[in-house]
Amino acid sequence: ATIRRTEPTAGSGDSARRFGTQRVLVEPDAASGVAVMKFKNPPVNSLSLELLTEFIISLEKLENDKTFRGVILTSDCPRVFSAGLDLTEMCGKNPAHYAEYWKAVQELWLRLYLSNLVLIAAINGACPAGGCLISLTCDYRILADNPKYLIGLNETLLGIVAPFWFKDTLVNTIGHRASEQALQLGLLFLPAEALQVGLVDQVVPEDQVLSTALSVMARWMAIPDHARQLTKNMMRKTTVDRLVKQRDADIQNFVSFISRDSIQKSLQMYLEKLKQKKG
Ligand SMILES: CCCCCC/C=C/CC(=O)SCCNC(=O)CCNC(=O)[C@H](O)C(C)(C)COP(=O)(O)OP(=O)(O)OC[C@H]1O[C@@H](n2cnc3c(N)ncnc32)[C@H](O)[C@@H]1OP(=O)(O)O
Repeated sequence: ATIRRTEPTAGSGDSARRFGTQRVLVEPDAASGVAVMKFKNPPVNSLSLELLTEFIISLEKLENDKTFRGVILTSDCPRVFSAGLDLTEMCGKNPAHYAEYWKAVQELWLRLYLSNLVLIAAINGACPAGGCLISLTCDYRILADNPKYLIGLNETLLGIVAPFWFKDTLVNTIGHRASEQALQLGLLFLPAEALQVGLVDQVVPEDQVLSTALSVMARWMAIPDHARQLTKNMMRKTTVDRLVKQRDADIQNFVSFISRDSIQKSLQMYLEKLKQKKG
């Protein structure tokens, strides 16, 4: 994926010169040091290998540019933040592909969870599974108050299991008992429920998600970077190290699990159900 610069928006000057890739739009505002990163992989921002790769490239570019201290993650697709991992990447492929794909999923989580940037999720659509995981890696989550925008780690509903580092991220956010129940039942929370359980930090009207994210960002960026970054690292490094210490074993575990006939059948049936839903 190549990083492309696009023309600045009208009357905005350099600080709004956008850049990004085909599936990840980046709207930087150098004046405030905040960039808005929008997933653009219609129709549902499924986390394909391409999107994961472009996401990592764009995030790295922002982290390496000291102009930027905060990034807001949001969706360019209507009604969906992200439908999670791309099921077609986990169905009917070969072990080598599954390994490559899972490595990219691990990489994105590792980069996001320990990012020095202030990361705020402006959740402007449905946020199941891998989409929920991305929002959980952020420092703060704002969800649009729309009953259609469910959020949660629903893997068991597909007959699969969230790996331990998905689980750890949820436990670090909503606690052990709430996570145990949510993961086993594959709960998808309504906005009010997600707020109540602590899965999101704020629920606001749909047209205020981005403006709320910008004002919360200002509050987080008022903290001296070094102190905030060391504190974030103190809070999260143990969780990250658990995966770092066993990345290859985790990949092998994923490949053997996802390759099982029974799992492949579950995923195929789930994909069929999604397609019939439209019928
Ligand atoms: C140790 C082992 C570890 C195993 C792995 C564990 C981790 C897994 C994490 C995951 O993320 S698994 C993916 C789980 N995702 C979901 O369950 C969400 C499924 N999608 C939906 O619920 C809905 O699509 C939506 C997000 C609520 C949006 O609904 P909407 O009605 O707006 O769109 P649809 O008509 O349902 O979908 C449009 C189109 O997109 C296809 N699609 C939807 N989700 C995915 C996906 N995750 N991957 C690939 N494709 C997806 C859907 O099939 C439709 O396709 P069509 O060709 O246009 O019919």
